[in-house]
Amino acid sequence: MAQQEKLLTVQAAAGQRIEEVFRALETEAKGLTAAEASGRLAQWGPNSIRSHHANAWSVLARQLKNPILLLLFVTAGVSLFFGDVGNSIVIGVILLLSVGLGFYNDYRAERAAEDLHSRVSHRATVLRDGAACDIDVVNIVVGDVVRVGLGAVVPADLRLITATNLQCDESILTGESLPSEKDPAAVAATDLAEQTSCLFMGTVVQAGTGEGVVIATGTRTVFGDIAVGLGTRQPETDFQRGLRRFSFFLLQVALGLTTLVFVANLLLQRPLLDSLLFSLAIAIGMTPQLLPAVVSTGLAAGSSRLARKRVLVKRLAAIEDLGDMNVLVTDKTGTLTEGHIDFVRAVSFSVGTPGGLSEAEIIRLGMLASEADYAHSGNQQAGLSVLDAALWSSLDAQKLLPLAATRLGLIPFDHDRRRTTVLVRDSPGDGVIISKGAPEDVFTVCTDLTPGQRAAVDEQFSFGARVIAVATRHVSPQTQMLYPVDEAGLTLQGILVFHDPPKLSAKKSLARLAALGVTVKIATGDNHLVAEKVFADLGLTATGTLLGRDIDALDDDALTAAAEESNIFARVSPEQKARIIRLLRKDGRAVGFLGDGVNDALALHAADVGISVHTAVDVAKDAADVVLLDKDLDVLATGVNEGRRIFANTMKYVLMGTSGDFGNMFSAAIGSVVLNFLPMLPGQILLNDLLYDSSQLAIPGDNVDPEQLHRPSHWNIQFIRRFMFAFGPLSSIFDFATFALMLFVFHAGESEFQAGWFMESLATETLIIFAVRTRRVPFFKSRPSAGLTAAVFGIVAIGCYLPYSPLAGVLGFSPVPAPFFLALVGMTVLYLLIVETLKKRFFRRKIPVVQPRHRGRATRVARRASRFSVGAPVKWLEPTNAQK
Ligand SMILES: Nc1ncnc2c1ncn2[C@@H]1O[C@H](COP(=O)(O)OP(=O)(O)OP(=O)(O)O)[C@@H](O)[C@H]1O
Ligand SMILES: [Mg+2]
Repeated sequence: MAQQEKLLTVQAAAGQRIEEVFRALETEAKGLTAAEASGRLAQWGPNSIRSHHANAWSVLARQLKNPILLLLFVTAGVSLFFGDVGNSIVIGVILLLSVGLGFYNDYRAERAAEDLHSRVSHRATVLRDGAACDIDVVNIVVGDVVRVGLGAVVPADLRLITATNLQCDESILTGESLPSEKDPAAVAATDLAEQTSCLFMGTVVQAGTGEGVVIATGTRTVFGDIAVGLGTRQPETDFQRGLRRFSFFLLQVALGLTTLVFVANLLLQRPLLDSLLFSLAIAIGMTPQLLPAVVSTGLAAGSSRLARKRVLVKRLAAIEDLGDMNVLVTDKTGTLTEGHIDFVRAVSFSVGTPGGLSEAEIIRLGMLASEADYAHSGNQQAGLSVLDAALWSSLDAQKLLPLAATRLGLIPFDHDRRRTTVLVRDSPGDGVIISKGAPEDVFTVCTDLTPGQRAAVDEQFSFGARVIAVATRHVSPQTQMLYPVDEAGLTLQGILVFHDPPKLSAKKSLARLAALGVTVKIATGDNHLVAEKVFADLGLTATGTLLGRDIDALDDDALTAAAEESNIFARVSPEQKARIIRLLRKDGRAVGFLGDGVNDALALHAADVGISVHTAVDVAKDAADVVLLDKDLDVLATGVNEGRRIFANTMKYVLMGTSGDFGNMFSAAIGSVVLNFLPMLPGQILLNDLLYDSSQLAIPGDNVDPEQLHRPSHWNIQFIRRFMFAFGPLSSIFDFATFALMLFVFHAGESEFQAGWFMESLATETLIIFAVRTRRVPFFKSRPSAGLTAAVFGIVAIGCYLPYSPLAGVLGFSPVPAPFFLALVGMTVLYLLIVETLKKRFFRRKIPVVQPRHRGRATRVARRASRFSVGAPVKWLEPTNAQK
């Protein structure tokens, strides 16, 4: 996207009065018209900083970026004119096929990522034609008026018009973890952190609400600039980085070796071009071409498998994060409980005393202390919170309708105060303040609480009930307004008891997660006794409870220690949930958070992998990386499983490549020096490599042994290096034995030798997958997938057929006689048996401890940036007045 001139810099906008900003942007407080907005979108382009368009040309360019490959192409071209025409054509054709194979694989993965992205949309509320509507964030234009609330990601750079208690977490831009207070008043400041009258794209609303006018979109925003600076491709995951370093290591070894081979061949006075072709072919054979794409191919296959299991991932890398997860913090309602909340009964603390309230009167007070429309039945009211909806739709409540009362003032529920307070005129000449909410939080505004009342509440909690306290205070009939200071001196009148039974089906899923090595913790806004009861009902042991009111007093170190130990966090506010998650992520733990409420959005952003559900509120779904179509821990366990499966399969690819393939190329190099002919022709080496690569395409679909899924998957380079040094040399020893057998026992000629070794090396390097894919006894104790079995045996069959095929002549093979062939089969079987024995010993040694994960700033920026992504070419203009 062309860097267009900014209409207004953030700094200028921050310092101007809002009217001046409107004038400069040619907009007004009620936003743009739909027509004007689409005009601006066409002119300025979408609000995006990424493109998830799969570009075939760039994928192709990536295949050709390998310098050895290019050198080989050139050498083959030269040899076409000066050397062996047939040979160079064979080389050229096989090289093209290899490139095609790599391209096919890579492009398919990119297409899968594109599909994934185009199914996900992130939305924001803007004013169009004067009305609030939800649009895709990429369609936001300069001059739009945007509304934001708790947990929302700011969708563009904004100059505030109004703000209520607004705070933003700007750590993604400034690194500052404390939220910054926002206010529409103009400020002259050069420093971003001080430009309090502006909100920045990519930051997260930590508290309050606000409305602002868009001053910059896409790459013209502060965040866009940073994100583009960090590169537009997804940053590598730890695993990919590990793979890349490892490939680079192999490449260095290959280059060193090929140079030696080349020099040695020249010293042996072999023809220059032939030696060069041979050395380059060896280098190609040693470097794992499919490696860069193998992770994305695996992830792409995984994402569609997960979609079938009703798990949607928004970014491919999120699957890997799922597999990494070793701590899951979850909310309670709907995950560990059924999520159907029923009103059970009311308890009056004054019943029976003179002038005391009846249970029905407690229910009535509870109904009054809400945002509901008093005249209507509960079933006809949209937007009631679950608890209010349960109360209003209960039979007891229906009898009391309609409520003849007028609400004069309201302090709505929020997750920090955890209560709703109203000022009501109930009968003429009477005024009453009613507070309704979490008992602990209602108690703080009450006087004259008795120990009996507290005990009654705790008793209900310990049954696992949801309890809401109701308190009142009469005020003079003249009182017309309600202020927060009025929430004091109330009298506790009674409690409302609700029931939400534990979800017994969660037991099985919890056991599954435990088997996967995932520790489950609960973070709830509810009381700790309730959480403990649910835990006990589901057969979990509480290892410690941490209460919201104690958390703020703890410093980070103390809280980290407490959070590690406890598995119940009760009465926690949204910020506290997020803080706990952030602290738990230290020490390399990968923390997942599952939640579906507005109060969960901050924690979803803070987690390594935010998980939400299809039915969640928009901000929660928007904040999540993974969306479950059913709120069910079982599908989540499936997701974790899938993430680890992909890792395990990628590992097989690496182990296969480091054992047989590398060893074979090493032997070929040595062979060329000690033999008086080439052990394989360059074209044959490339063909061998192509067949080998093709056999690996089936690995992502392979079965994985359960024990490989028991713990989070981590890249461990030492392990691979050790594996390579154990199995690589073994392969070479066998190759040399095969050489000796063919030369001294069978007195093979050049092309016979080449055909023989071609078959043997292909068989050993591909069949070894059956040994390295499992720690168990292959086939008997661990069955490979049908696809892999077919692919590997198919490739071996093709390899054995080639010397007898019409192509044999072109490829420089001549058929080997039967006894010779049998000896090769024998050698192969013996080799595999020894690998199997060595494997047992290898795996008996303890595998080194996992390395701590590392997710740097680039990863966080990319994750945030992925929501501002378009699939080019840009072809849509939103249907505009999609009124909410
Ligand atoms: N509409 C309401 N009016 C008054 N109090 C409420 C209302 N809704 C919730 N509460 C109180 O606030 C507490 C916290 O609610 P909140 O929705 O934050 O819990 P949560 O963290 O989402 O819980 P869970 O983990 O069960 O999903 C509730 O336990 C209840 O006591
Ligand atoms: Mg909730």
